[in-house]
Order: sequence, then structure tokens, then C-alpha cells
Amino acid sequence: MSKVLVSDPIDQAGIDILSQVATVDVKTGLKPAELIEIIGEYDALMIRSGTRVTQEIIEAGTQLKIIGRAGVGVDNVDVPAATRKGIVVVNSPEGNTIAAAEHALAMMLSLSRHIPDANASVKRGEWDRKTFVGAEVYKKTLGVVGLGKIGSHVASVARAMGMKLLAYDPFISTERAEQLGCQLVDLDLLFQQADYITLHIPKTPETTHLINAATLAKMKPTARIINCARGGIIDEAALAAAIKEGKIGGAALDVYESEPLGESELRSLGKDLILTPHLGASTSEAQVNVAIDVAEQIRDVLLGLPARSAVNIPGLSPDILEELKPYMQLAETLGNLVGQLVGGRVETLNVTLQGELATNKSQPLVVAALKGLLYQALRERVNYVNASIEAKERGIRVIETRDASVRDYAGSLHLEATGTLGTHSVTGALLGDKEIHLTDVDGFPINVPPTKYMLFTLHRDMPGIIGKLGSLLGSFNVNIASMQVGRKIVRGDAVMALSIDDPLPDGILDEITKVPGIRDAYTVTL
Ligand SMILES: NC(=O)c1ccc[n+]([C@@H]2O[C@H](COP(=O)([O-])OP(=O)(O)OC[C@H]3O[C@@H](n4cnc5c(N)ncnc54)[C@H](O)[C@@H]3O)[C@@H](O)[C@H]2O)c1
Ligand SMILES: O=C(O)[C@H](O)COP(=O)(O)O
Repeated sequence: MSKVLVSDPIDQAGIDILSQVATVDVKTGLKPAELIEIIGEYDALMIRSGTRVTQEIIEAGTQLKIIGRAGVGVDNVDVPAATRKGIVVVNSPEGNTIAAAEHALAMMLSLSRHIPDANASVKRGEWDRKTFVGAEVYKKTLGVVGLGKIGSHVASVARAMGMKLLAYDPFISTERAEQLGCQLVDLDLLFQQADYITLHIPKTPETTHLINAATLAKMKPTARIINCARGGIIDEAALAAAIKEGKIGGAALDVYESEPLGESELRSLGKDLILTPHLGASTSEAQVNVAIDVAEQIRDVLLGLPARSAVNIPGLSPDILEELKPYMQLAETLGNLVGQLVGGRVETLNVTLQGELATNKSQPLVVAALKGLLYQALRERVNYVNASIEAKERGIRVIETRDASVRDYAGSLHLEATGTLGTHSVTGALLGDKEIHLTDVDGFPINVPPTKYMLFTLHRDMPGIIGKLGSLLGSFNVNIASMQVGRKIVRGDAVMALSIDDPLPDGILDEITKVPGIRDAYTVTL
């Protein structure tokens, strides 16, 4: 039975799902060294933001097949390191959207009305109504930075509260922004005009310290900033200085440059700074959503099924993957076959997607072809996650061509590989939507289903060759299951494809190429 390690607090609903297919160990609060010591036993790791999955941990996870992040942000996972090791990384892109958006809105209102400090004051026994005079958000301008899932929900609710909305998101269309009642503006204008600025972007090299001394200086002295996205988007030292010096009105933070927040000047600031301990996703509803979402994906991957929200393999709906499955098998088989025909180091792979395969949703077929191509070199270490990266690291140039014209089959796939030892090509299609057939080898038409052991010859189409080859194989006790010749012209060049019952014994290929008329012979194991 598979083993899953859950290293952060996860809702029981997720544990129940995992327990259907695996032994589940819940061990929270592990130190990195403790995690490194035990991770080698596990097939899957399920985390929230509390566990940093470093390259070292990934290297130690020799059995790991999947890392599941019960939440959105995977910035605590070294995704490139996981990808290189062929480990799927999945998350729950939508499970906590509403929770995070509501937390940002709650922060905005709390900041405007000093609710945390007013509450603390009453509980201390005071009755201070002067210190806590607030501001209304109605008719104020909210600048939304990042108009994705959370930013959009914040915008919709803020609009209903009568706020004017500005938004900055270079990847969102004007139409989408307008639908949400937002005016798309550049960042400088947003900083200058907003009374409230709410951040809903990922932390990337471009967004790190987006809010810094220089950008804070552009804001209104009354501006309030809310960060429920990621720590590090705000330069905390610059923010603390700006609040102290009255350069901005205040801020509310849920996330920090380093978590848990340690010794920090932020802790000493008064009512104009609200701090919560990364609570954006901490609602019971969101925790059930993300736990179920991610546990289901871990279960599926452990059962050999695709994950629906993998961050490091082409994201495709299960329906499309199901539809593509037979073609994925075709692509992988052809990749494996052409890789063996070409031998040596492959430099270029031309992939032609023909007929019904010439659509954008066929992208995974290219990955499957690469997986097949690299199988001889990498065996079980190559998979759908790391095939593209492994190909890139080996300098294999992949050229894709899409040709929507329909020929003999509704859809066919043609692979041509060029390597240090020459060029070979194969074409294949599905018969009756399921059965893989080779329809062409090196430009010669054939029609054979691939089998585990095969022999291909390039020879001159002349009498006696087939008999001689048959006798030679017989003398080595090799049984031929089927044989077919493909030729373009009579007595010209031809290709012979033989299915054999066992692998060819050593040395026989040399004997085959000594048969007069046979120029080349290749044996493959699929
Ligand atoms: N505090 C929490 O507990 C909590 C919970 C959930 C999500 N989050 C964080 O909230 C953030 C938003 O999550 P989401 O689910 O809305 O993500 P999302 O992918 O739906 O939206 C992110 C948006 O940011 C935009 N964007 C990317 N780079 C940008 C840039 N340089 N400038 C402006 N816009 C840019 C993208 O176009 C996208 O529209 C993420 O950082 C996520 O990790 C935090
Ligand atoms: O990216 C997320 O989903 C949030 O930051 C939530 O993090 P958490 O799962 O640790 O609460």
C-alpha cells in the first residue's frame, strides 16, 4: 500500500480520502532535518504553507510521486526540483478564493474602523470613542493589484459597497476589468489615486518589493494598503517607516517576508497597522474544500490517473485527458520506436499532428512522444512531468507542425528524429479509435500493430530476400509472428517489419545485414 505523509494541519475530510488508498501519517511541525530523514518512505507529501519543500527534501524523497499543496501558493515548494525528479506538484487553485477575498475585505473594514484596537481597548475596561474615529469606504477609490480569482471577488464586493475601482493587471483584458466595474490603469496612477490598495498577485521576481520606499512615496498620505497575497511583495522595513512617518494612512498584513513573523518592528506599530498570522485561507469551508480537492488528486495519481490541477504538467481537464489517452499511448510508442531506430544522441524531433490531432489540446501528445523517445536513456525516470525538461536539458530541438487535412485516418502522428547517427521517421494512427497501427516507417507505407519485439530491415525489393531472412532467423531459433513489406515502387527500396516472439539474440543483426540486398536492420523492444 502507498504511504502519504501529511506535514501540515489538513481537514479530516482530506485524510479520509487518502486513507482509501494509502497509509496516512500526520506529522506536523517537523524540522527540515526530521522531514529529510523520513521522507524517503513516502509516495506522497501533503502540505499547506507551513512546510518548505526544498530541493534537499525532494532529493531525499526517493519514492515521491506527488506533492499536494492544500491551498493555492506553491512558492514554498521547489517546483523546478520536483519537475526534474518527475514529481507531480498539485494545488487547489480555487478552494480558498472566497476565504482569502473575505479576509482582505475584513482587513480593509477593520483598518478603516480600527476594530482590533477598539476591541482591545474595551476589553481593557476603557470607553474611548475619540481615538477610534474611522473612515468610510463608500465612494472611496480601491486599487486592486492583480485581478485574478481573489482580486475579482474583492472587486465585486467592493463595488457593491459603493467603492470606485481601479485595477492593475497586465494579463487581464480591458473587457474583463470593465465587467467587474474596474478601470484598468497603470501602476503609478493606481498608487497616486487609490485610498485603499489591495494586493492579489503572486510573489515573483517582478512583484518582490513592488511596494517599497519609492512606490510608497507616490501614495496619498491617507492611503491604506492590504496584503493578503504573499509576504515579500511589500518591503516591510519601508512600510514600517512610511507608517511611522505618516507617509501613508496604514496597512493590514496577513503575510510576511518570513513566516512565522519573528522579531519585527511591525509588532510595535499602533492601530494603523493590523497583523494577522496568515489566516486568509483559514475558514472551515475553505479548509474542507482544499483538503478534498488535493486529497482527491493525490489519490488519483497514486492510482495512476491524471491530476486535474498539476502545476508542472500541461493542465488539462480529465475529460480531455481521457479522450487523448489512446493517442498518448500512440505518441509514446512512436517516440520509443523512432528513438531506437535513430539510436545515439537525438538532436531534433519533428512532430507532425495530422487531421483531428491538429488542435491545441493535443499538446500533451508532444510530451508523450518525448517521454517515449527518452525511455531508452532514462527508463522509469522519465514521465509526463519531466519529459520536456529532460529533452531540453539534452539539447533536443522539438519542432511541431499541425496539419488539419484528413488523409487515410481521422488523426495521425508523424515523428521524424535526427541524431548523430542519421534520420528516421515513423507514422502511426488508431484503428477503431483504440488500436495502434504503424502506417509508415522511413517513408515506406506499412500497416502493422506494434508488438513488444520487432525487427525492421531496409532492403532492395528483389526475389529471395524474405526467404533468406526467414531461414536465418529460424537458424537462431527466432520465431516470426508476422511480417509485412512496404515499398513505393516494385524492385526499388523497401522496408520489412517483422514481429518476433523473443528478443533477437546478440550478433544476429550483423548476420542479417550480410544477406545480399539488406542494407540495414534494426531491432526494437517496445
Ligand atoms: N493569505 C492567504 O491565506 C491566501 C490565500 C489564497 C491565496 N493567497 C495568495 O493570493 C494571491 C492571489 O491568488 P489568486 O488565487 O487570486 O491567484 P490568480 O492566479 O487567480 O490571480 C493572480 C493575478 O495576478 C496577476 N498578476 C501576475 N503578475 C502580476 C504583476 N506583476 N502585476 C499585476 N498583476 C499580476 C495575474 O494576471 C492574475 O490575474 C496569490 O499570491 C496567492 O498565493 C493567499
Ligand atoms: O496560498 C494559499 O493557499 C494560502 O496562502 C493559504 O495558506 P495556508 O494553507 O497555509 O493557510
